[in-house]
Amino acid sequence: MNARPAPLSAQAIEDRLAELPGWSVEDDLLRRSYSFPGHLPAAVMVVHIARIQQELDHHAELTLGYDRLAVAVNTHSAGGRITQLDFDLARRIEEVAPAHGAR
Ligand SMILES: C[C@H](O)[C@H](O)[C@H]1CNC2=NC(N)=NC(=O)C2=N1
Repeated sequence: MNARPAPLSAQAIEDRLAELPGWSVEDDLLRRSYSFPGHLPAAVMVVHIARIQQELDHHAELTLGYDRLAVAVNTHSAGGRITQLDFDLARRIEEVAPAHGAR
């Protein structure tokens, strides 16, 4: 079990966002929306993210549309604030996104 993560300061969030183009923070959620060349690539990306989430033991809300996928995450155990765990997950998602044709 992970130690309880600390919420990041506004400055720490700004610094990390600067290194994650396409990601933003709204309502205490770290978010990005991807578009895909069709539905199956988007759905396969959901499964790939699910595998990463199980590895990290950290889970985002994933909203699948026809050719879009919205990712939104914060840390429940930090009272729904953004922590380093959210940025770790975002980075891992960014690493695999190009292989799925995500933009
Ligand atoms: C027991 C398990 O480690 C916890 O419930 C994990 C699972 N995934 C999680 N995901 C997110 N986003 N926040 C959490 O606090 C969290 N906690």
